[in-house]
Amino acid sequence: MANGFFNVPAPKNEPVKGYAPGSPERRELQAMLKQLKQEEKDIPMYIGGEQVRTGNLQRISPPHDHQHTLGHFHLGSAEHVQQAIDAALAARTRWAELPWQERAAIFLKAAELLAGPYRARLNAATMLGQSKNAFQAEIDSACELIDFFRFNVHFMQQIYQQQPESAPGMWNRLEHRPLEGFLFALTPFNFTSIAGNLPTAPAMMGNVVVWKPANTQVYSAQVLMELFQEAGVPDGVINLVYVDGPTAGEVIFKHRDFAGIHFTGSTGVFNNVWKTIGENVATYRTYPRVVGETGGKDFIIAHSSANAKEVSTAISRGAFEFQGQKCSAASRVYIPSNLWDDVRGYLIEDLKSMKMGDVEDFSNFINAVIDEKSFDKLARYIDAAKNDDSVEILVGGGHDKSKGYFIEPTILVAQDPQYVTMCEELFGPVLTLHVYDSQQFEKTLELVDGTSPYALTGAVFAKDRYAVDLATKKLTNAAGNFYINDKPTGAVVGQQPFGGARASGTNDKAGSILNLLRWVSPRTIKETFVPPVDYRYPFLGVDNHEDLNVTGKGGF
Ligand SMILES: NC(=O)c1ccc[n+]([C@@H]2O[C@H](COP(=O)([O-])OP(=O)(O)OC[C@H]3O[C@@H](n4cnc5c(N)ncnc54)[C@H](O)[C@@H]3O)[C@@H](O)[C@H]2O)c1
Ligand SMILES: N[C@@H](CCC=O)C(=O)O
Repeated sequence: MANGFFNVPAPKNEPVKGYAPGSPERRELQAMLKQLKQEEKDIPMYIGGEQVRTGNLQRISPPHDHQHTLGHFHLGSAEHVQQAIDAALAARTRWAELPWQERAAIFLKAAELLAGPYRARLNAATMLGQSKNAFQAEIDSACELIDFFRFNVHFMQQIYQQQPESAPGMWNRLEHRPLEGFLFALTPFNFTSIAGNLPTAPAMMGNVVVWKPANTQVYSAQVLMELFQEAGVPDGVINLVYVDGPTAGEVIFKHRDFAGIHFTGSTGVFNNVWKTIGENVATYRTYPRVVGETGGKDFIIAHSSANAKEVSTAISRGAFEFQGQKCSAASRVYIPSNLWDDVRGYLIEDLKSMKMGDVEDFSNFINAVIDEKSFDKLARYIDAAKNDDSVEILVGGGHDKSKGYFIEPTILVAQDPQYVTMCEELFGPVLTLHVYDSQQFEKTLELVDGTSPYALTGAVFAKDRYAVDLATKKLTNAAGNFYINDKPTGAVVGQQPFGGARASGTNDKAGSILNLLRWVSPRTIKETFVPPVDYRYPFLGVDNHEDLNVTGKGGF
């Protein structure tokens, strides 16, 4: 029996630990890195709570040291996707009927486990498996995911609390049902927190999920799965499979009970997913919810009144943290001619001081890019720029994959503001910069708005408030997350709800109430206490209203 209106604890953002030399968190993380490097993990899929091994082993190695083996995962097939759907559907009724406060408790517990005993493990797995430095792992896999759990539980309560008005004689209620079927969480390599949030946000709202991570994130995905299990997510509610994308899509998007997808990844993949869902729409029991946060070509534009040092620091951090592999990373920059000499000098100084290498050396700011495919793509763009007279390589340009997939942080200066790397998402530590005539700020804003199909993040730097206002208006649709005098990365759950429009996605703002609303299907319940017993309106000519016996107030 659970009679009461419960309030979940007020959410607060998890403080970011510093990992200073000699600090306890640094010692714990270093010990964990050492331990994980000595182990060779055997990583199963998780279907209906069972560990599933196929023997089709795929090697996992750190991107910064590709000869080292961290472990192997068991690759599945279409049959495992089908089993995962079956397990999800078998778990559905019991999970959907569990009182919401029990679901909330599970994810609040997950937050506490991650803030405590799981923190070093998940951070270390993210550092080794995805080549993130300690600070980047901390803000992603620990803090952001803890925030997702705590804030989403709070938003869940707000959703359930929203109730309609009731006129006299009746009671109107809104019930937020889970979707009818199963959800598919298709997650990217670059943020462990996103991999954790995409299956748990719908699960929290009472849905059951089949989760397929990127192969390059499986190492930390397994730690997430263990965390979910320890927090009390029941068997079958979240099922983790490792299959290639098209194999998963072939089974999932043809299934009658497919009720929605929670996707983050590239625009190309999402476009395909959307098209396939459209082709199969008549198959489904209910119109599926399609939520996808996708690519970006994020900008920084400085006005002639901006502070050159603030601009260059935002570029150094906004473009190169985690090797530029954030969907939010600045990758095209517009500098006014009057600031160029200063910005240029500061950028060269910053980039030359960035140390690159292994994640175990905490003084390295830059680590490796995720895999050989990404390395080769980035190297191709850099080499093409080297051979193009209209482009100057201001700094960087080196690449080496002998030990790990290392690309030097690189700045290209393009005369042509439509040069290919000003328009396409490269997803690596390569920034392209264009110097514009400082008198042409407004015209350059139009260029910023029209150059790329994406609209994820962007920043303006200016001291002049008229310039800030003009940029904010002119760039209304150019970014879902717009920053004034700040870098365009590092959105915090509960503070800057995250997501973009145009080719950057459906803008359902991860870590906000808007996202959770996508995972429920409301049912309105109207109850009339004393129903009417005569169909006639008063004006139908009956003289004595008493005769009508119009006591019911059931409305129209
Ligand atoms: N907007 C955001 O919030 C956000 C956040 C993080 C990353 N991203 C974007 O994600 C991309 C980087 O991540 P990624 O390289 O893992 O993305 P990706 O699109 O290559 O992969 C995403 C997921 O889709 C799967 N997949 C790939 N091809 C598929 C197919 N044909 N059918 C079905 N599934 C398929 C992958 O295995 C992976 O699980 C970048 O474009 C980045 O901008 C966006
Ligand atoms: N939310 C993160 C980016 C996630 C995409 O990769 C940020 O704001 O930097």
